[in-house]
Amino acid sequence: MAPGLDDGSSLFNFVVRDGNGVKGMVDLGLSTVPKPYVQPPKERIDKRMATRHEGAPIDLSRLDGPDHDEVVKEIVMAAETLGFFQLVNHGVPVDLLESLKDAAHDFFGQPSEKKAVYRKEVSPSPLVKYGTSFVPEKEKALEWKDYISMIYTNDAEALQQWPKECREVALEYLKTSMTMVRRLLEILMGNLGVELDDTKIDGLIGMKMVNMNFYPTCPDPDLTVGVGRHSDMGTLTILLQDGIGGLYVKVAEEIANIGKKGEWVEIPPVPGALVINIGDALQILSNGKYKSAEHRVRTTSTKSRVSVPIFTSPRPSEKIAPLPQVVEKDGMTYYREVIFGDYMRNFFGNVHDGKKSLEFAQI
Ligand SMILES: O=C(O)CCC(=O)C(=O)O
Ligand SMILES: [Fe+2]
Repeated sequence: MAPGLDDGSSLFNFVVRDGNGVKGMVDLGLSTVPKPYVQPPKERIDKRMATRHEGAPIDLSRLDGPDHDEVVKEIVMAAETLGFFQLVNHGVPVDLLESLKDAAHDFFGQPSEKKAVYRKEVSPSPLVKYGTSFVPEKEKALEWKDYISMIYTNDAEALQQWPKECREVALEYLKTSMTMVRRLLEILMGNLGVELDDTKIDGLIGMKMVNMNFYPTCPDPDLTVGVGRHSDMGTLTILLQDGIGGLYVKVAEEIANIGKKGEWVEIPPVPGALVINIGDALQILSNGKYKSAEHRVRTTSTKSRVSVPIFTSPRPSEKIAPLPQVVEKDGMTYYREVIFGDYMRNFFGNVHDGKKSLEFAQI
């Protein structure tokens, strides 16, 4: 361990308070995992216990041909079971995906002082936040991850306030993804008997945020997690992962050809693909028909990994509840109405703990 960081509190100050991040710690030279990062055995990720999701990614361009209905079925089925699927021919240029991964490496490759200006306590913009782990002040064991979050309000503010190392590509990614997001929502909502118009779309994804995650190399991936078990809070998450791998999803109920209840399956990197997952808000709106997926990320000892999620969700002022069309069919409602801002506060105020976040809206 680097001199001066051998007790937990100076390490915490160095990584979290001073904004050096996990990357700053790893750059000092580590041969073992510092104690604050050692996960309890039940949270560690045993690679040998997981299977790989071998199914072919869904080809979104087939929506425009004779296979339209088949593709719709595949998307609905994935949303109802694993809550995760991969898309190719999604309309986001593949060279943009490459530039995004480069931009993530560029941003995190900067000296700590350059990144630390975006720590939430000092950030020059309310839209931008750099941090590490999820809720470090409350976590028993920290997550091996640094991140930058960029909230979208409009193009001009994004181009002014997001960090210059990544603002252009991140904005282009967000904008070129939206046609795909709209089509996915049309399919998923259409299947529930809900026709979408602009107002309804805005209610579902009025808030958008692009994150860049950086997972530095770890001396012992068996002891740590990149991200602990959690579901995403919003409607749909669009995720770009690089070629390293390590993203795992939990099978909630047995799914033929995918896995048994309780098993973890790896979502393998597919060149040019985007990963889509269902968030809590969509599970609530669909009265539980679509499943927000419990997922987590393993660390790696070979090369640092980056991922770039777009989180879409209702706006904080939005009230969300199971849609009347679904409740009528189901004959009952499994979730209460919540103000999404309250849901968010509860989500960000607690450590990652699987799908516990949904209990906030459970009846
Ligand atoms: O890095 C990944 O593959 C997933 C990250 C994730 O789950 C998140 O940022 O919510
Ligand atoms: Fe996630």
